Amino acid sequence: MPSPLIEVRDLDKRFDRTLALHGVEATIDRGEIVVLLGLSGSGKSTLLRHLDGLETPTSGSVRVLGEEVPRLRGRRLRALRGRVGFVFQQFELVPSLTVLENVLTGSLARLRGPRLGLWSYPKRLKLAALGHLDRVGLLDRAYQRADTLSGGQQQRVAIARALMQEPEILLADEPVASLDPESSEQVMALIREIAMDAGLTVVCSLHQVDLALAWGDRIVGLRGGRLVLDTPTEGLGKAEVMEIYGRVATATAELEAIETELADASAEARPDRAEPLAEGAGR
Ligand SMILES: Nc1ncnc2c1ncn2[C@@H]1O[C@H](COP(=O)(O)OP(=O)(O)OP(=O)(O)O)[C@@H](O)[C@H]1O
Repeated sequence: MPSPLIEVRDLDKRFDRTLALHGVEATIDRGEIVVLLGLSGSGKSTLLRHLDGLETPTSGSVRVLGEEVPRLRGRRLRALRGRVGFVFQQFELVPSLTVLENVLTGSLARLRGPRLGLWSYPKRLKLAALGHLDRVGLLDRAYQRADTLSGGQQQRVAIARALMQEPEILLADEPVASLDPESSEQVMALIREIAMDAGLTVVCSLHQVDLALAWGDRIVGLRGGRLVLDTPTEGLGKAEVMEIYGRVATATAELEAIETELADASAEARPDRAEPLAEGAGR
């Protein structure tokens, strides 16, 4: 049996006094479209960032494409990142550059030295970039400045930029959080179409249950840094997700309350070794 593309085992991440992820376990196979569903502060971004080596676990294991990510440094880390595209909520385009140049920056990891201006990229990459722009429906905008596009169009440019890497995995961190409902649907539809065509594996964080059900194969639910739901979307209804999510979340809240009580009791008994737990607290 082929090993999973992504394997997270007993992952904990602590930022000072905040336990952002706790005991997270997830296995994702090639070609799956997984939605990380959770409220603000539930740990979605932190989990995604571990998959690309942007965060280091406090404990636990993160294997992506056969590599133990936290152990990678330098060239090997860059090589892994070259195989993993990342799309962000705020698009992260260079506003003053043309759409085409923004897309071309997706190939920088594979080129030596800095590039300035369209002329500095090889013709084959320019053709590839135009092809990706065509794929996301923006070929006619190639020579326009990025900041003249709408939010939905900018996110499509960001997707085309990620495709320049020819990634095997696409990570998307709340890619539609800044978009209106219609653009959100378009962007999610595009991500799904591209993933299906190219056999891409997608891990996409969202907080809207409707979008998760419509565009994901599977929902992984996070709450307070814990995994509280992991289920295929097929045959699932919104009410059912809310019911499962709510029920597990309530059970988790009870467990957390007991743990906090125990921690407080042990802190009182041994004040010198007390270490309060501030799960889900602000940054
Ligand atoms: N660099 C950091 N330093 C300190 N705390 C952090 C840091 N990054 C995240 N956190 C905390 O970890 C918890 C999880 O944050 P995270 O951004 O992963 O949640 P999220 O589900 O992606 O939220 P959102 O949807 O608002 O982006 C939050 O309590 C957050 O404040």
